[in-house]
Amino acid sequence: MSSILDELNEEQRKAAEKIEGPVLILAGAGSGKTRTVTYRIAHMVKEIGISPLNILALTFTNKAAREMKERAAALIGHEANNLVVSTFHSFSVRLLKTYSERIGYGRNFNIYDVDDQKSIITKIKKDMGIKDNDNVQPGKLANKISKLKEQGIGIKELEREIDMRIPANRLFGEIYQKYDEVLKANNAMDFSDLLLNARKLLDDAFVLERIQERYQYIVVDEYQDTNDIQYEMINLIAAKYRNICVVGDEDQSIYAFRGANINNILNFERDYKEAFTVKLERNYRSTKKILDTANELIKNNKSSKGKTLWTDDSDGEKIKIYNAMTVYDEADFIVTEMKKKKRAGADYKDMTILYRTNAQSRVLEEKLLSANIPYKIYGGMQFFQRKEIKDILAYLSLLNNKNDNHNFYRIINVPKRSVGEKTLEKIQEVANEKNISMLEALHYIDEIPVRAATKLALKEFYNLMQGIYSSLEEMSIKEIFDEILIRTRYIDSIEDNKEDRVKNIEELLNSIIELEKQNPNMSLNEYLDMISLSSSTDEMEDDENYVKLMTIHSSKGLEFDYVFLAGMEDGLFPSISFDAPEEELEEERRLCYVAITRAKKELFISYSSSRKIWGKDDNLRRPSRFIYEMKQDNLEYVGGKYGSLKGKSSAPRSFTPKIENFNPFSKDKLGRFGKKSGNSQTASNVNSKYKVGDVVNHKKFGRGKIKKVDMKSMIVEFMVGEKKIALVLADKILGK
Ligand SMILES: Nc1ncnc2c1ncn2[C@@H]1O[C@H](COP(=O)(O)OP(=O)(O)OP(=O)(O)O)[C@@H](O)[C@H]1O
Ligand SMILES: [Mg+2]
Repeated sequence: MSSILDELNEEQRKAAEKIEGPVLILAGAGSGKTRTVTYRIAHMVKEIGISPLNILALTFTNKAAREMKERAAALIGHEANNLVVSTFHSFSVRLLKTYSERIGYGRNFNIYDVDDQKSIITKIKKDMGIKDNDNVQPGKLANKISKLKEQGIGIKELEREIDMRIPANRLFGEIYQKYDEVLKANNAMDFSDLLLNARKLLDDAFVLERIQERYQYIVVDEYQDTNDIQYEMINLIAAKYRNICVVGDEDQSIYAFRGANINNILNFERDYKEAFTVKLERNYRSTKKILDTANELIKNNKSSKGKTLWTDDSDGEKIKIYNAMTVYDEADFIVTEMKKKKRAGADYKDMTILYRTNAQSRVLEEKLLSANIPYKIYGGMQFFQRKEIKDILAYLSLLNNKNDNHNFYRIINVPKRSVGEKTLEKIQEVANEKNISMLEALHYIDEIPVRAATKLALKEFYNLMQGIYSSLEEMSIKEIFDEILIRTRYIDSIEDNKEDRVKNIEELLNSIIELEKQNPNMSLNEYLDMISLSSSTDEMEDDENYVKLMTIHSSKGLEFDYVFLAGMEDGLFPSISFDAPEEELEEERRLCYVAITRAKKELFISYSSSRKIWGKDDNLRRPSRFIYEMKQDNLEYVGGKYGSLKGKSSAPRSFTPKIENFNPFSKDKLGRFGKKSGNSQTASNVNSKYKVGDVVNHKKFGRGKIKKVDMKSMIVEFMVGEKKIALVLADKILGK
């Protein structure tokens, strides 16, 4: 009899079939782990008859969750709607929406993002009279607080962790405490709170029992990246039925910096003595050369347990490596290769550019734009973080939760209502006195001594909010949106970047209309949760034909025919200093392993000899040590203007790294890639005649502006595009 599982290989099938009891699938990239668990779920529902309501599948990104659900739906149809396939954060919200009152939160709690965290901390600092200085930057503090929370270190535990006799620590403790109080008072949670509070719910026997009964079968993908709280959550829920299947690859653990604990997967067999373990060894994704390159690289990690991974696929092309002179040159290379692939019949949607940090996307974006290649960037300044979008969402959040003083602060003077600090203090006083929120305090505006004009504006604001609030149930989100926009005259109030901002607001409206079409009865609360939980890769539509740009971190679990890995330079990738501990280097190497193994057909690696680092030109950048660790036979160094160089001997020196002479760890090379680099100052002094920003006249290209100057050349932007001009020739062909 045919089965859903016929489309799995023997090993995969064994793992998918074993429904009862703990199962561990430990296997390398592209070996079909995610496919196996997806088919397993389909098999459970369709062929065993387990109710989808009893299944919980957890994964790392919204995109991965959605994909898994879609694939399951393709196999089992509408029953997939009853499956809970979600990220840890969405799952936590799901639990909290039902049970938050048991731990002292209202059900309509708002969710704060990093931006909210930062502005709350800024306000706390201001109230405490702390001046801005490096040690107490809001972003750093927010990060530190999140990290502590996710390690289960609350304010009470803090004293055990850090020495409170040190004034800076005491100060931090105080900020941490105030921060927590503000969130609690506002009935709000940050992202760490979501996990932490969901975890806390499970200490409640009443809740735990219900959750255990509901989710009798658990599947966790990317288990190697779970942190301790996530680990505890899973294990508490699984404790009763012990039907838990975890999937992962210790070589792809890339979130240690956010508290992921690789031991969670390594100790699974200790946690569950009866575990059934399956190893998958066949890779279905990549060519032999790509797979071989990845395998060779990861061998350098002492912590890697080593595993066999083979493929039946063809040898494939060599990995192309390009040494660019500048980041513009690097982007040119990528764009040119993409166009070549396109001409040869490939689609842009099958190409991706991966990089270590979001900042790298800007130059790439410029070049893609001018080359007319459709693209989309994931991450970075995300749509929902833009000021105008956050403003409107703040109105919505305040309507959802009257206690949210943070969002009240955000919008009380947006658009301007001439509300100053003094007025706010007075409102705060009334709120404190009557133990109500700031918004509710406006009800007593006549008792508050403020200027007539301000009073009028505040009344208008209060009436607007009250009006909507009283008919919240009847209004659609689009109607609320319209009401806010029209009554506040928000659009009129925008001063800078008006065109862009209005476009963004329009985009927000479009997305609301679209979402309401899909979920006709969506409440405001549900809408806000959805927005808060949507992450960078969320909007990714596979059928749209554009190139995708993203960090390696967000590419986890995904695959593309053509992968361009940009910025492979020491200091950028690995993005650590020369004396960083071995574990950090190993995590970077795992990240590189993830990047390489995203590629199905071809991999392009590029690095630039010069790049701006913290606003300074660094013209002595070295290729990443990871390139040297790859098997050189699999690599092909590509020359300038992108023709391949025949044999290494004919390659110009700069294009062919000399492995013998280069030891990235030797200290005498320090100046070339370590902390002491930055000889760029000399470069621009030597050529002080030409400076960035100067306008020059070229005999052929006409007037142009100098964009960059380095030791040997400069980049000038002309009407026809950018050109590189050697400094030795500059005097001959240019006039100022
Ligand atoms: N038995 C199989 N038959 C055909 N194709 C397969 C099989 N197993 C896996 N594949 C394909 O191989 C590719 C990689 O599979 P999948 O994404 O499940 O791997 P993975 O182990 O989860 O990878 P990663 O470690 O990157 O998350 C997918 O395109 C998948 O459809
Ligand atoms: Mg996977």
